[in-house]
Amino acid sequence: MIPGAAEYGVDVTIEEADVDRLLAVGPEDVSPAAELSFARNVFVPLTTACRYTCTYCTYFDPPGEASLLSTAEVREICREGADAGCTEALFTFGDDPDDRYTEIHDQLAEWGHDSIHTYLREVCEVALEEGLLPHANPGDQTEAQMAEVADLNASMGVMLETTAEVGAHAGPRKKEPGQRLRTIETAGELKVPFTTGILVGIGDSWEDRAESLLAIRAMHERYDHVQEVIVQPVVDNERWSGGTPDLETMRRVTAMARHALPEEISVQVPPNLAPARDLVDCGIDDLGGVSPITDDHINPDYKWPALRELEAIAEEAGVPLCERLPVYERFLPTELRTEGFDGRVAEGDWLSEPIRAVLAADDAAGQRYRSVLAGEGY
Ligand SMILES: O=c1nc2n(C[C@H](O)[C@H](O)[C@H](O)CO)c3cc(O)ccc3cc-2c(=O)[nH]1
Ligand SMILES: C[C@H]1O[C@@H](n2cnc3c(N)ncnc32)[C@H](O)[C@@H]1O
Ligand code: MET
Ligand code: SF4
Repeated sequence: MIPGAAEYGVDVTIEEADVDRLLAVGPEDVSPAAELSFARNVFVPLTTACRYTCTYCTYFDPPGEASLLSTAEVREICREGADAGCTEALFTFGDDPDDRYTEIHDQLAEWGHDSIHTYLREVCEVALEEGLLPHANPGDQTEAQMAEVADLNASMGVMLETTAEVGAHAGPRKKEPGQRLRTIETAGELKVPFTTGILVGIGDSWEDRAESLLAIRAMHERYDHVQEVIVQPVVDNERWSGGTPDLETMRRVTAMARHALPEEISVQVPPNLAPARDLVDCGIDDLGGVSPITDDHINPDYKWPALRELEAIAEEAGVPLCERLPVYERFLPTELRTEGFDGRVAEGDWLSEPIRAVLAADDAAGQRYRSVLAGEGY
């Protein structure tokens, strides 16, 4: 039983036999992808306040020291990003700051907000005005919180991390697998194209990795909403000295992800944290969001590779490198999908009116989105 699943009303049972089968999978059991994709983004660290204290994370600041970006600051980051050809505003920030963060709540109140989610809605509007498609990862969300912002996001995400209870998530307020899975399920119910993933090396066993991937697959089978799964190695920083998974571990777990997940889900590794060039033959087909402008604020010591390094990885693998949008093509309405698209289309309406409108608009941003879709991205 996955910890917290019953408490959060998540009904997933992972069969031991499925776990055992997946444990037998290695790089020799998967085929390399036919192309490698990436998105151009700016990273917008809306607040460094966080209700949790994951022991591997240097991102959060303690109460009394946390910061909150103003709409003017968000606009500036987005404008620079749009000027540099980005298509995505990645809003990734501390998980729903609790009441200990009086400085954050006071500032939000002054700006007319009683939660980070209503404020997120306002800054998503700013991003759209500046010509970027929002992809928000605010951590765990209730249905009401996600519904507050869903129609202004092209896609959203949260890392499952792992289905196991691990020491790295200890403490009085902690990430719980059941609540993460509940968030992933809520995205399915609300028809939000979704990114999730596993964090490897935080005390997770091989069985836990297999179970985590199978739990993501189970959610996707129910809602068809998962667009990509990130296989992310934990990396050392000022708060975490537990080490990073070795190459053999990354190769095996990446192959397990590729094998466990249906073809329409991309398998992504972040090229600043993982040895991407040695994982192409294990089935990765995406290099995630990379930024020509901003740091990876979660792991600021790990610099984004330049575009030419991504090109070198693709060239070495003998596959084309393609720019993509933060929402994958199978979720787009027919009129926006490219003629040659041969993947499995996700049935139903996945994009709100505001997002469809910016994708179809005749302004510079709309033209840029459509040129990325047409494969003329770069
Ligand atoms: O720059 C980063 N981007 C992260 N991304 C963004 C990702 O690279 C792109 O935004 C997506 O591929 C959408 O285009 C995440 C997105 C999620 O929804 C969930 C988790 C992550 C994790 C990271 C991350 O640690 N660093
Ligand atoms: C946005 C995502 O960043 C990841 N994250 C947080 N800290 C680290 C670290 N030290 N190494 C790698 N990934 C990390 C978590 O998986 C979170 O969900
Ligand atoms: N705090 C959120 C989470 O861990 C967002 C990513 S970490 C900054 O899910
Ligand atoms: S990983 Fe996210 S939830 Fe965990 S402490 Fe960092 S900001 Fe908070």
